[in-house]
Amino acid sequence: MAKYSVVMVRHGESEWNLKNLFCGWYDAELSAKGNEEAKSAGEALKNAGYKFDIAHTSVLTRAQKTLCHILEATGQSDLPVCKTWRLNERHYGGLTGLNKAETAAKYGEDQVQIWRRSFDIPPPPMEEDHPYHSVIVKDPRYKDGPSPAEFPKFESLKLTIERTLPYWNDVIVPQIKEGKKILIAAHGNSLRGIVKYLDNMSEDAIMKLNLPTGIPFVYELDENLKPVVSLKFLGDEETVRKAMEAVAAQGKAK
Ligand SMILES: O=C(O)[C@@H](COP(=O)(O)O)OP(=O)(O)O
Repeated sequence: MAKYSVVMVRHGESEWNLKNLFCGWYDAELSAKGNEEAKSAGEALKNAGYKFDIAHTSVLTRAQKTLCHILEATGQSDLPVCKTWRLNERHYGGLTGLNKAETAAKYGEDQVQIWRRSFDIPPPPMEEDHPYHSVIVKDPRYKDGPSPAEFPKFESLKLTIERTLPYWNDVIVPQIKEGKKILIAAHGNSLRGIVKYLDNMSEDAIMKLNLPTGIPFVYELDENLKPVVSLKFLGDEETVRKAMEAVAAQGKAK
């Protein structure tokens, strides 16, 4: 029997998704299409009758703006919103800013697939001379964390899960157990980490999951927070399938 439900959504298409660039902790804006996707996500939630008590998002603009569009559509612009770097996208290290298709042409599609989807093989580190190093490391949004010692130079999915799950367990789970209706607007890989954990997916199974931009999905959980319903998208099956395939194809050489 489902006792709780949680809604999650990957942000709408960003400018860097549109250009097919590895983005990670770079603070890309939503594209025009991404803004529309976020508004449609809000409409879908409104039409399905969803109302929330608390929302959680990353410290990155693309996730926050997606959340704003959704809350506007559901008539909840004044909802309490918690922002944390722990829901940020995985840090793409030295790949940040590179084109995914060009990287596949240079290093091979198999290598790019390993960098994008392997569980514990991280991308190369972001060194201090990387063009986006200082804009990320010196960004005042990180003044409350992560500390210099824990500030990532790169993250595998495993490392992403290690910093996302404490937030899930220590902040979100107690709110769910209080009966709060939770919405999480985050990123492809921070959400893949939560999905892997909730569904106890193998490292192989999670490799194959590509989350589409701007399509909310629902988890219904029993009293022990075990999924009764997993990854139920608020979108028609064909649209969701095509959107997932398009994300997977971003790592192909042209
Ligand atoms: O960092 C990025 O490039 C994408 C995910 O990329 P892939 O792992 O799908 O290549 O993150 P998001 O757009 O969800 O913030």
